Amino acid sequence: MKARDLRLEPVTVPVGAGLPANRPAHTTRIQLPDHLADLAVEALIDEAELSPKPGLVDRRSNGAHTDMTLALMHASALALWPCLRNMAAAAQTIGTIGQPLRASLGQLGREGEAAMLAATHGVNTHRGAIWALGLLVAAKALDPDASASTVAARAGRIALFDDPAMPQQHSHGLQVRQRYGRSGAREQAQQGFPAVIGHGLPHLQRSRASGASEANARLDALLAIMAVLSDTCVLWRSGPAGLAAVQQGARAVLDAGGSATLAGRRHLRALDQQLLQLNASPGGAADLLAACLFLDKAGSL
Ligand SMILES: CC(C)(COP(=O)(O)OP(=O)(O)OC[C@H]1O[C@@H](n2cnc3c(N)ncnc32)[C@H](O[C@H]2O[C@H](COP(=O)(O)OP(=O)(O)OP(=O)(O)O)[C@@H](O)[C@H]2O)[C@@H]1O)[C@@H](O)C(=O)NCCC(=O)NCCS
Ligand SMILES: Nc1ncnc2[nH]cnc12
Repeated sequence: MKARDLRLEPVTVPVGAGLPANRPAHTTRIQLPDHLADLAVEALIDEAELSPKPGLVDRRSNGAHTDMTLALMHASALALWPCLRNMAAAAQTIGTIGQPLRASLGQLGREGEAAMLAATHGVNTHRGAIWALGLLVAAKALDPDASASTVAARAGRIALFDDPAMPQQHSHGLQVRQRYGRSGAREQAQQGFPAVIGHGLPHLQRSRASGASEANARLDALLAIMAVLSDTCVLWRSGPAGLAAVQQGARAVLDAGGSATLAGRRHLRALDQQLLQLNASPGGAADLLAACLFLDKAGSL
């Protein structure tokens, strides 16, 4: 079914996946924006729940964070549902990539950031995720049949437009980009999410195919993203030396066979301890893992 039809017709989404075999699956009619928001929030919760994640909030601990908890990550993810739904709906209504869509996503993104801060009492849990998932749900809503790489490339084209209403920013990302001349969340999106399409998703699929558990496959996807990403959260907290430690440590786990192997697990423990010592948190990579899980879940609808 093409995007044009979906603007008029609700999608029929099977409900019942994961039910016991003796419970008949039935179908219900869910609007596409609702469905995409469901998948995006599910991806955020899956990312938060994945454990153990080096330096990050997970089921074991708050990682390198004093102000975040797993409960806060859940509250933040759930608070973003209306924003993500409205972004997908805006893409359907506007229908094409261009300045009007970018402006609309910018406005909805700022509303989403406000909802996040209200839910977390001012803690920045998901700013990068609002950006990445917002662009991706919009691109997916424009063409629900598109592949993950096409969706990411189209999200990148949306990100290339300027948002005229964007206020002057003094963000951490901007400051470290100026200080160290590295790229950040904006460039990652504008380039079509290379860390996700070229590293996270292929590793997720490769680890699954090699028999790793779903948790290990997701962990390997996170490590593959960490190994290549210029993560401005890490740069802000621990500078280029911290970023080099994150990238080399993640690469060492993968080179040792990945998180499902004993050798990989040893490297992972060492990396976790090193990140805590450096106060380094790969929050940008965590957001991109959520983006990767969203694209994986959305497949072709
Ligand atoms: C264009 C924006 C993305 C703004 O980007 P900019 O880089 O200027 O701003 P930041 O807010 O600093 O960074 C954005 C967040 O993106 C994540 N991130 C970092 N590096 C990358 C990367 N290379 N690729 C992709 N994503 C990346 C990261 O988010 C996560 O970390 C946050 C927590 O960090 P933490 O250090 O713990 O907390 P802080 O409070 O910052 O500091 P301290 O605690 O250390 O004191 C958490 O949010 C994670 O999500 C970066 O933070 C865009 O955001 C923008 O312009 N938005 C405006 C509205 C808009 O257009 N919205 C979207 C429409 S689709
Ligand atoms: N699990 C996590 N821990 C810390 N920061 C994050 N940003 C997004 N997900 C995160």
